[in-house]
This record gives sequence, structure tokens and C-alpha cells, in this order.
Amino acid sequence: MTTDWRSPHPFLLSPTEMGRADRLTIEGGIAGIELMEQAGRAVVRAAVELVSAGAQILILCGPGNNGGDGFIAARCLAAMGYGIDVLLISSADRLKGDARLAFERMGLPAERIAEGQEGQKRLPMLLDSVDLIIDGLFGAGLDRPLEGEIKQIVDAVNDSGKPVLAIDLPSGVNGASGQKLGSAVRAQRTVTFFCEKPGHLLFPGRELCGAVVVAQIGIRPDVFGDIRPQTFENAPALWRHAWPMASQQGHKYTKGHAVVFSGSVSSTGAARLGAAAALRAGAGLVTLASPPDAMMVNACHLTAVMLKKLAGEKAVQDLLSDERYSSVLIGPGFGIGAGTRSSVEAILRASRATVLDADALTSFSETPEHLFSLVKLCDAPVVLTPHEGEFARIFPQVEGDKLARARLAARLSGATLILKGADTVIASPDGRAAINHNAPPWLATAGSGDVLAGITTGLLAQGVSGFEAACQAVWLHGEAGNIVGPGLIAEDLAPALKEVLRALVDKFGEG
Ligand SMILES: NC(=O)C1=CN([C@@H]2O[C@H](COP(=O)(O)OP(=O)(O)OC[C@H]3O[C@@H](n4cnc5c(N)ncnc54)[C@H](OP(=O)(O)O)[C@@H]3O)[C@@H](O)[C@H]2O)[C@@H](O)CC1
Ligand SMILES: [K+]
Repeated sequence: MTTDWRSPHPFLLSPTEMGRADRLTIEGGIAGIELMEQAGRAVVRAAVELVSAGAQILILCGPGNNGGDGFIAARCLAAMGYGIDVLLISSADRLKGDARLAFERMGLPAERIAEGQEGQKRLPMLLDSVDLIIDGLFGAGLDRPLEGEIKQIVDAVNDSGKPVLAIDLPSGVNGASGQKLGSAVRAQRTVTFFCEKPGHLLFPGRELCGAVVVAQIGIRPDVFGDIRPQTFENAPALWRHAWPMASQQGHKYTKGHAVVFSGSVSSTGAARLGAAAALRAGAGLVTLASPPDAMMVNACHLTAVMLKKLAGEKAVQDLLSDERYSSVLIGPGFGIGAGTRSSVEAILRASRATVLDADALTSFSETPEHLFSLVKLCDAPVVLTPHEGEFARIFPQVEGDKLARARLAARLSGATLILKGADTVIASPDGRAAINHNAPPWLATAGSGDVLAGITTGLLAQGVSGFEAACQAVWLHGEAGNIVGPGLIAEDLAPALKEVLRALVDKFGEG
């Protein structure tokens, strides 16, 4: 498995929140320069793993505290016998606070430090002879695109092909969004402090960071109590409390009953993938609701999943008048149009925990407001599972980075949102958001989304609330994808869930 599910907390801090963590720590009696010393030493520990003894290291330092960490690392690495050159992009006179102090403590011979224009002139020669570049240009304080000479430096670093160790973030990556501002360093490894930031998990930042190391520098975890982060890494630490543990005395009727709506005769497979996944995810019973023309094909393919014919105008209302149906999935292979809209309306009016996927979303492209008002009428969790194309169709007015868009869309629609992709974001209407990072690239295959929707429906059937069910489902789906490996087809996922669930339940059982 790829995820360290024992991660002690699931919090991600934006650069602004991280600044607050620093300030709270400093107010608590630890000097800023002490934090910087610890940060610099963490950079040293990472650097020595990347080079051999006596290697030549170029440290690029910006005008703020990110550069300050670089000065500390320069001092320690020089004392350890590495060949160190420091390139400071501004003039040393303009350094302030802890960064100035760190510069003054550095103690390198003047010829090993190049400032401003002089540094730029020396850069090609320095890049030629280094074994490692340490990027201390910009971290949390980046607030605008890289331009001009700074952009040229970053581009030259990337073109050199030399390994880069980034301090906190690769310079040019926005820590809140993972977006590249102008240009950005491509690192082999990134050392960040205290906890990860959204920009380490969201693309393109995730790719530009290389491997991320989180170092502790003396900030106490109780600052989370003050900051109350609303952004999380999607890991078991986030939703373990809401996991539907099987009870010894439970039986299939206590684990909920999911209904999955099938498409017509030529498009039934997607719903069956969803139904099988709902059953694997632990729903006690799963019924496939099928149009009459698809009964035979569905019947030929189902064993543990039950089948019910859905006919007549009030078929959905009639079906859901049975209170035992605890969750519903509609959309995969269901078809786009007025019929789908009225089925969705009947489901949401019946106030059942609901997953709306694929065609159930696209059917509201012209009238998204109508969908949102129905969601708000529904007295149970609703989860929408759009990929980027579907998202653009139902939230055309929502712009910005992926995290911000998912949050805003969840608030607008009143539903929990799973905005799918390599860095799936799960957002709740109450403002919480989680970023997923265990999905392998081979999960992007036909039917994979139907399985994800099915897992979510299976968890909702057991009474898990919307945000937690969505986070659990996305994580389980990713882990199942890792177990199957390259060559995965959607049919492989539900069987692979067995192994994921076994490991998870064993670990949760251990306490
Ligand atoms: N005690 C602590 O806080 C600790 C912090 N730590 C470290 O500090 C880092 C945060 O430090 P920071 O806040 O000083 O910000 P930083 O990333 O160095 O950049 C700010 C400078 O860049 C400038 N600037 C921004 N964008 C620019 C652009 N596009 N192009 C050009 N210039 C640009 C901006 O200049 P100005 O806007 O004033 O022109 C400003 O001078 C954090 O990532 C971590 O490494 C650790 O030591 C642990 C303890
Ligand atoms: K950096």
C-alpha cells in the first residue's frame, strides 16, 4: 500500500496558516531564529542523503526567510566539508530579521557568496560544476509570478539537469494551490516543515516537489487547536472515527440496502460495476433497479446483487417508498435527458443518501440551479462525483485552483463533491476539503468512476456521512488500484477491495 495510514494527523496548512503556526510558536517562547536553525539543519539532513562526501553544492537564496534557511544550511554543510557556493538573488543589505541574522552567522569566505547581478553572471559556471542545487529562493512568501532575471535563474536551474533539493516548496509553486506562478523549480526532493501544505499534494506542485520530507522544527501540534485547519490529506487518520466497523451482532439488514439504477439494455455494465462495488464496500444488500428492456441482460450477470424491475411513471417513488433502501446511486450509463432529471428529482425528494454521477450530472448542464435546489431539499447526504468535464458543465461560473473550485462548488450545490482526477479533491458544503494522493495512473480507465461511485454508495448505505463516505471511498479506490497494478480494468477493483479492507480493519482493530 502506498499510504502511511498511521500518519498521526491529517492536517494540511496553507502558507498563511503556517505563518500563524510559526507566530504562535514564537509567542510561546521559541525564537524565530531557532526555528530557522532547525529548518536549516533539516535541509542539511536531506542534502547529505543526496550527495557523497565533499560534494559541491550550490545554495540559491532569496530575500526572505526561505533564503534564511539556505544560509543556515550553507554554514552547516561547509562545516561538514562540502564545497559550498551561495547565490543570493538580492543584495545582502536588504536582508531583514532572522534571514539577516542567519546570513551574518554563515561565516563563508566572501568569494563563495555571489549577490545580485554578480550572482547571475557566475550562475552558468556554478551550475556546470555542482553536484546538488539547494533551492532557497521562495517558499511560503511567494505572492506573485516569477519574472525577469529570477525566472531566468529558475529556467537555467531546470535546464542544467542537476538534482535540486527544494526548501519548503520548489520556488514558483504556490503552497496553497500547487499552481505554478510564472515558472517553477523542478526538484528531486523537497523538505518542508511541521506538516505538508496543499501545494505538495496538488498538481503540478506534487510533481515539481519530487519526494516530500516533512521535518519537525519545534512547532508543537497543539497549534492545530488554534488554527483549526479545514484542509486535509485524505488518509485514514481523517476518517477512522467514522469507519463503519462490522459488529459481531450485525446482520445484512443492519448494514443498509443500496439501490443502483441501471441504464437501458445497451448500457447496463456501468451500473453493475457500481452495484458490485457497493456490495464490496459493505452494504448489507444491493438492488439493481432495471428498466424492463434490460432485465434479461442484468439477470444474466448478477448473483449476490438483487434485481428489481422499474416500470411506470411513478416507479422511482414507489420503489423508494420502502424505507429500507438507505442509499441510491444514479448516473452511470443511465442516459442524458428529461427522464434522468425526473428520476433524480424523485430520488432527492425521497430524501435518501444519494450519489449522483456521470449522466445524472450532465443531465443538469442547462439547469444546474434546479439540481442544487433539489439537493438542498434532500434531507440526507448527497455526493456529486464529477470529473473536470462534468464539473465545467454544472459549475460553469466556478473558477480558480482545484481546491478552491471544489470548496466553492460544494457550498453552492449543498452537496459533498468528489472532484476527480490524479489529485482528487473531496469538499464538503461545511468548508472542509481533503486532497487524495494514493491514486495510481492506471486508475484512469473506463468504468473506474462507476466503481468509485458504487463504493461511496455502499458506505452511505451503512450510515456514514457524506464527506467521510466520499473520503473513505476515494482512498479505498486508490488502494485497490495499487493492489491491482498496471493493466487494471474496472472489473478488477471490487475484488481487490477485499485485501484493502482486510488490512484496514486489521489495523483499526489493533487500536
Ligand atoms: N519563523 C518562520 O516564519 C519560519 C519560516 N521558515 C522559512 O521561511 C519561509 C517563509 O519566509 P518568508 O515569509 O520570508 O517568505 P519567502 O518565501 O522567503 O519569500 C518572501 C520574499 O520573497 C519576495 N517575493 C515573493 N514573491 C516574489 C516573486 N515572485 N518575485 C520576487 N520576489 C518575490 C518578497 O519580497 P517583496 O514582496 O517584499 O518584494 C519577500 O521578500 C518558509 O517557506 C520557510 O522556508 C523556516 O525558517 C521556519 C521558520
Ligand atoms: K524554495
